[in-house]
Amino acid sequence: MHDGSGRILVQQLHKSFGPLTAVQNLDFTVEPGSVTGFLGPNGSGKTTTLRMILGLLKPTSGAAYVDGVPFARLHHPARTVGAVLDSQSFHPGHTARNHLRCYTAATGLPDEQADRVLELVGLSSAAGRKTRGFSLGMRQRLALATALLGDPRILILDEPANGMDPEGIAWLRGFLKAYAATGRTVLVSSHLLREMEHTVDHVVIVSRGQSVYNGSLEQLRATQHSRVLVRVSDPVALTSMLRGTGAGAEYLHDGRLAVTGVDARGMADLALRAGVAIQELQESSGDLEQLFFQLTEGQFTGSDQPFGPPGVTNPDGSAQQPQQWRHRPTPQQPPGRQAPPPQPPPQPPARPPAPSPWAPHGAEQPPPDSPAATSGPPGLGGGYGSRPERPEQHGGQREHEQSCDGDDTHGGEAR
Ligand SMILES: Nc1ncnc2c1ncn2[C@@H]1O[C@H](COP(=O)(O)OP(=O)(O)OP(=O)(O)O)[C@@H](O)[C@H]1O
Repeated sequence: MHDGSGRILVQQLHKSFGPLTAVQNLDFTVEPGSVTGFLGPNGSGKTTTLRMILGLLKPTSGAAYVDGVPFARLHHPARTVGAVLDSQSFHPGHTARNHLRCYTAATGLPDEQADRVLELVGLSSAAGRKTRGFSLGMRQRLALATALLGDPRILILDEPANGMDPEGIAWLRGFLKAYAATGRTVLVSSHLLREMEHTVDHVVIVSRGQSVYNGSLEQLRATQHSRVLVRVSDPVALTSMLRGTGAGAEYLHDGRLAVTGVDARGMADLALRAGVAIQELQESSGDLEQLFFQLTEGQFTGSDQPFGPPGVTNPDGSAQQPQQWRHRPTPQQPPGRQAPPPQPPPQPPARPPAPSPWAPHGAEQPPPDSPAATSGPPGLGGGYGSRPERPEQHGGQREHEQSCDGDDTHGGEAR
């Protein structure tokens, strides 16, 4: 039963491909009204998760719900979810407009909607150009336009900023924020936190298919601000004093101590009580990207701390594992970073969607989705449909795709 929430709910999702576990015990919720970043390094299971949410891949166990139901049970998937999983595969001989008209025809949307979404993504001037000449950034925009065709309540985008130049990324940031500000749901994946840090409000970070952080970006930042770097006359005396206070300390290679769980003033008090002189004290605002690397460290390297703080050592010069900033892979998330416990799909009373600046002209009473649309949202970029579970097939547009109104089958740019 649709709950009208616009929420995405992932519950204990697990996917194995033979011996390979791509996603395990994943729990998170994507709420409407904000942009949620789904972040993790290459191969961490992001696309696999998105495909399971979109009903393109059957979970080994667990479930995903969109608007209160599994994707396959959505009444109007094309109007509920717009998704981009592959932004690079378009029929090279189709113009942007015609690419979109294939989808409007398939989903029963008015043709004019093609031009409307091209305008939304800033591609109006390229509407009549064949996609073979499109840059990476233009392809990303066209894929997004495809996802927007049904004026969906929920947007799911896999690496939408890939290939975009800084101006394009800035535009995308504003676009996604504005979209979410209308009360819609936006889930966007990326392997770069830096790319997304000014776009997302909430983040789910995955490493090796497991969630290692689920919370607001603000909270994640706050953990960075709680570190005090201090150089003292007697580090051993200070660490003894710190024991039992709840603060954590690690030795840095330059002889300083990095202390968590205490601010600069508290640090000064503790040093005084320990009878040590402070030679240097600095509150570290940290680097969010560095924290991201630490949370997801080691996925593809044999090194013990490929992204960790450089050269953490004991005072005697021996190597030491960082105490506070190290992600320990466990089936669960680190303390304080837990996903909320799995909930059954919430069933609040259905409410009508808020009026939307994105609504297509004259589409206040949209016609029911065509049967073709029920196989999936229109907007998986280059191509979308209920595909059988097959490796390597992440949604490419078939080269022999039919032309929808023929404006791009003859003439125009040479192939
Ligand atoms: N259909 C498949 N058959 C076999 N293995 C697969 C399949 N799809 C994904 N995998 C494997 O599952 C793991 C997770 O892949 P996935 O594409 O979900 O990661 P990702 O986080 O999206 O990575 P990227 O950022 O590189 O796209 C990888 O090891 C990948 O090789």
